[in-house]
Amino acid sequence: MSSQITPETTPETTSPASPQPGAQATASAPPDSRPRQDRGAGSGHPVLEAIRGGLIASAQAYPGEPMRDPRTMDQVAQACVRGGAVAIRAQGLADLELINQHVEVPVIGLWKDGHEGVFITPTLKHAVAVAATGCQIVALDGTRRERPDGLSLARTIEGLREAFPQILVMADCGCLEDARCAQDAGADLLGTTLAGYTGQRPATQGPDLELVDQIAAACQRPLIVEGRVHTPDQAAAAMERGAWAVVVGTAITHPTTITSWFVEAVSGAQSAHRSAVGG
Ligand SMILES: CC(=O)N[C@H](C=O)[C@@H](O)[C@H](O)[C@H](O)COP(=O)(O)O
Repeated sequence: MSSQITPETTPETTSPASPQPGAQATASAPPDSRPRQDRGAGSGHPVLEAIRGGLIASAQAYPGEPMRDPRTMDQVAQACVRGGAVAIRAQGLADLELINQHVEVPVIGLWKDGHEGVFITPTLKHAVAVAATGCQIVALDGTRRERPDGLSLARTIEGLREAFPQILVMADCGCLEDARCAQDAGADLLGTTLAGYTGQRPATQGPDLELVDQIAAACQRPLIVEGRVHTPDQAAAAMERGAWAVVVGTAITHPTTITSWFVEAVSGAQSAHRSAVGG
């Protein structure tokens, strides 16, 4: 199976930041020698506990696609929650505002702006705008690349928490060193989202389980495995290797790509049959 990732530009206006009530995030347990699955246990953060061990559905449509409509993504998100998703990951302020009104589970919000370099919630301004839609978790580029506003990841996280003291931050990483640095910068969750998209790691068929092993062994923040998880077996493998939760996007919420997988299989099988019968 091949994945179809279409980076995008989302020309949306930012919303004013307004601090949310609640306690400061206390995301993780200190480093220790317990098995990875036990780390973070007892952190007591309700959002982290709510997503622990679960499947997170990522509902995103790309520019120009038929489903690129906040109402559609909202409906897809609600359908995923009915299926048992413990959280929704979604992008764009309009989508997030709707989804946050209609789902009871935590929402991981991001804002894709551009399609090259740092484009997942690339600046502090983007991060504050995403948080202002009501998301519990803001996902942002967690690589070591320079950010468009020149701020470090640590300063970005700090600035976001000044506006939203209770917000959790998911760092979308591309390799182990990204994850280590993101942890040091104060990220609450580490994601493998950008593995295979930054030149640091190969684009594996399926999730980058080698990277999962590396981060699980070296880092102490909850690890979210994301990127090219296309089958339930792959999602289970990620959990068995120490993931806190698994994000699935394309294989659940992108019918164009899913259809293409089946089309390819059917067409290949038809060719094989024809060859076998000499047709
Ligand atoms: C690299 C990038 O831009 N990833 C984006 C991050 O939000 C989305 O386009 C992906 O769909 C998401 O990561 C889930 O991954 P997959 O669709 O492979 O299950």
